[in-house]
Amino acid sequence: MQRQPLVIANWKMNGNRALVAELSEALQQQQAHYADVTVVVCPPAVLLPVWQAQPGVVALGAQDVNEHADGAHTGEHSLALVHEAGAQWVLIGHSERRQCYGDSEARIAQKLGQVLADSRFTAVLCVGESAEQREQGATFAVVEAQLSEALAQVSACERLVVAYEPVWAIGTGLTASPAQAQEVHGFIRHWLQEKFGSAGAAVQLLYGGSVKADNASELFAEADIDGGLIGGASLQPEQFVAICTAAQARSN
Ligand SMILES: O=C(CO)COP(=O)(O)O
Repeated sequence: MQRQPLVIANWKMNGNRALVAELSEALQQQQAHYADVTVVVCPPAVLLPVWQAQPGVVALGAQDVNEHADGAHTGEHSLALVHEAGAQWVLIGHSERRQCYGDSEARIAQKLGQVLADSRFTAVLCVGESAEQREQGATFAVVEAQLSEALAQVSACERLVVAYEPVWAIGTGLTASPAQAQEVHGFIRHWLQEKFGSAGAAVQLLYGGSVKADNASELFAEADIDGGLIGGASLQPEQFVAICTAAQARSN
């Protein structure tokens, strides 16, 4: 099954206007090298309109969204607000949201349901185990529980992407080996096919966790790694463009 390569930048709480211009220019100049790759940038929400004003070589995403449509939720952003600011993609359930900002499985399921119910958006569900859970041999059980709770009420997967981000690999410089990552991606693929039938074969699966220009190619060579969710390296235009270029090899 041919799936389009996908690379998503998650700037987290980093970047500024100057970096928008710098990364946007680097991506425009090198676009021929990653012509068949979908590239999405998820900046802090206040920078979405700044990205929106750039020539459109990338799609835009929000790093999170509130589960309510509007109302008294100080500091939060609704789906309608991020859409107005240019976002068509939303990350849901990032491990930093789960660990530090109270995103329970129930809340993640609500957020995901809301995004998938809106045909203007694609949702990127993030899953992954901690170092301790991996040491205990619980990786598959943890990932399976995250998938089944988030997707319990979901019956179609056409606008769903799943990102496997082992918590121990995020921002640590420790990357899952291609074989370790593929093992979990294969598990996720199988789970999606059991739940969604043949449509599960078309869901793009991303690996995230210390992806850099020098390890991207070997990760993206694996059967079920359709691209990457990139943190730190997405703040370095040369690195990020090289990662997008590495993903192009999947369509050659
Ligand atoms: O959390 C991540 C992307 O969402 C990965 O971050 P790093 O690439 O900095 O490890």
